[in-house]
Amino acid sequence: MTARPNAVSTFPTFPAFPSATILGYPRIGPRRELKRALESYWNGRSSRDELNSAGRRLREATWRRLTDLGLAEPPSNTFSLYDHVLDTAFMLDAVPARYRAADDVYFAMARGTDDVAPLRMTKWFDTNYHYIVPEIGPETAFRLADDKPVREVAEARELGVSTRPVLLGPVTFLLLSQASAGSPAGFTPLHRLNDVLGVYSELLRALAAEGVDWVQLDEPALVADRSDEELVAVRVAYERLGGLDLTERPQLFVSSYFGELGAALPVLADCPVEAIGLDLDRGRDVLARRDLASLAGKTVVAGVVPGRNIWRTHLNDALDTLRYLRGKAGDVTVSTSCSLLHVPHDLESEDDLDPALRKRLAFADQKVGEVIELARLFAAAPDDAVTAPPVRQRPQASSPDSAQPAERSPYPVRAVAQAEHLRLPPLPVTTIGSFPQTGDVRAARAALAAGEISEERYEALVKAEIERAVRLQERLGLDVLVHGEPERNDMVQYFAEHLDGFAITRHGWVQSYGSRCTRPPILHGDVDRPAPITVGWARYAQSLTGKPVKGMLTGPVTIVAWSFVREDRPLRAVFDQVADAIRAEVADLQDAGVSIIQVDEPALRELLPLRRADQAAYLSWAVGAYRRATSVAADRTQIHTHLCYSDAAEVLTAIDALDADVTTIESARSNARVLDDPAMKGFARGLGPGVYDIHSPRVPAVPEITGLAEKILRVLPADQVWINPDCGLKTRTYDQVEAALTNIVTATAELREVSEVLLSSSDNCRDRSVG
Ligand code: MET
Ligand SMILES: [Zn+2]
Repeated sequence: MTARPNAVSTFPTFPAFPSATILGYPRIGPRRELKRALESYWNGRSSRDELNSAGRRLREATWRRLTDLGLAEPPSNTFSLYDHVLDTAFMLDAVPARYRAADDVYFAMARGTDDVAPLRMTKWFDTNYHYIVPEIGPETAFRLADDKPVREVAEARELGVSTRPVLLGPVTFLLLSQASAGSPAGFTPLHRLNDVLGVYSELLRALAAEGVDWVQLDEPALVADRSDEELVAVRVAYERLGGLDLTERPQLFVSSYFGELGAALPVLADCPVEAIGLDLDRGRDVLARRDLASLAGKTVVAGVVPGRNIWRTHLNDALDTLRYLRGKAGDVTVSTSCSLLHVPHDLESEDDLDPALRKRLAFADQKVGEVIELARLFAAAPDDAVTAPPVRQRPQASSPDSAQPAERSPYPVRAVAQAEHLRLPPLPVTTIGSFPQTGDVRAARAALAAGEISEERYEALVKAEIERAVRLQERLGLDVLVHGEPERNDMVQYFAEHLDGFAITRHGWVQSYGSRCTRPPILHGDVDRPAPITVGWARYAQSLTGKPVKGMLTGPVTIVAWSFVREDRPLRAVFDQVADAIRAEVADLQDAGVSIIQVDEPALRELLPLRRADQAAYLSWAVGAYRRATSVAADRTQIHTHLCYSDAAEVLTAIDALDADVTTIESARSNARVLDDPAMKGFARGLGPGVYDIHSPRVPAVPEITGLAEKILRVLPADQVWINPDCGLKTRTYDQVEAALTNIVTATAELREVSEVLLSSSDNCRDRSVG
């Protein structure tokens, strides 16, 4: 190991790190300009050149805005046309062969073409941002195929702005990649570290030649549990990159975020990198570490302004943290805890928010103001040292836990009550909730908001949509119907709009993936349900048919996960408040005669802590909230839940603990891979693994559906199996939906015939087990 003296102290002529910075900035544009530009290019309404110009304008606007706000040396290369992990793969030429012939290779990887499916997409750590998963194999020929980071530096310089380019760190890049199909057993992308480091070295040289002082290497993967082998990779990477002569490379700032560095801290501290970034919001435990002093030779970029929420920073707490760190590190500068990618652009555009709430908020631009203000305050009182790790004012200890309501009867008892009450055929066919959202409904909603149509007119239009969906399901012969959710703009926002304690923003968009953005509601106060929300629509839908229509609610965990949540109460207490509001809705639906109620939890896994040690506690609160919301259901009321976006197998124990009578999960999209997990066999309640991938316009043919269903029937007893799509049908057209559901019903009829024997025998089993 070639321990190298710290560059900053040895070569004091190298420029110091700016006293205030941010790790990244939203890229979608204050009015979602990037979304419009992308969609126009994808629809063939504009050229790639026009798209590139739109990107350039957005970058220019960002650098000008940040400079105007007073931020010196803002970051560059935080912009992306789709995703920064994809950019990195593209830059390294990690392009699987099947995409090389595409007209636009970059977007072929992101979105697929007529001939090839896109690369897989998955969640970026515990955020609601999704990245494209690179495929790396022994055959991947890495080279510096694109110099986007260098170009952006030059582009900013032309505007008179010098920037700090941000790169995805090589270790995190490889840890987030998957082995390409056909890689030998035991191969992992990390085995290619040395080759990747060769390209990073070349890139660092190019950046140095461009006059870059500092480069930021993002390594968020280091805050999750890491094996010894992975920690060795960290050491190898930063020994090698840091080992380049300082005339050949910029100074290195390795930023960690979304948690605490754990075992990676001493490794990084020992490497010849000049600055290390700490997340002092979620990774605050680092302050209590004895080995904090190992950072003495480095610049610590202190992430004291939280980048994941929209609350104003408590400046005194942050200052105490900075002052405490000063005694431990070579130099301390002020930063956000992570990129501001996860918050909306600017609070100034929100005219409608209650002024009292507004005062508590800070969006990206306000957070930039906070880092600058903190740097000023910090510089103004340099000798005011804090000697003990400061304790942040934490949420009040929760008011004594409100009692957990009584549980439902055991599942076997409920199953019998429900079978008698519902009298469903074997392999019941259902859907997940939403039907195609037509342009008409969206237009009507906009018109209602603008005061152009009356409430009555809007209600009539929504009812017509409900009737259309119900009639179609009846005609096609589905067994459990849905009302189609035409009244909902979004499954979380709709509830937030009808509950007390939430505020909705006008422009608070946050990128979810590519051109997709969400506008998370702000959960700022005590949550309460002033009046029933869904009961009127449910009653109307049920009045149209003799078949059961499912009541459709969003679960407490998903509502919390997809909102910005108050931090002045413990998360657990917030979960319970939301759960109580949903519980009231479940009770009212049941009283209105609804016999099946679905409480969706697609985001169950979203907030799962990155470190295993913290996961059990979270899951127990999440599960507790779900059960609190649903346990008001009588035995004969069938509770469904639905999950998507993540391998259900990963959280199977938690799903099981939700104790829903029926769980529908995404499965067709991954060719029912979820069923390969041995744990699936032990699943003891109703399960509907999707047989129709709703993410694509493709209509699955009958044999394809029977094939998937047969796979399901090999894993689970037939009397537990439901037949349904992967997720809601909102983004599909009525033509596609009609064709797909027709095939699903036909396939199910075939299966019912062949599995008759199976069914009668498993019925017997169940009867026996209930006694
Ligand atoms: C992201 S899960 C969506 C569930 C919802 N009930 C729907 O069908 O749209
Ligand atoms: Zn779903």
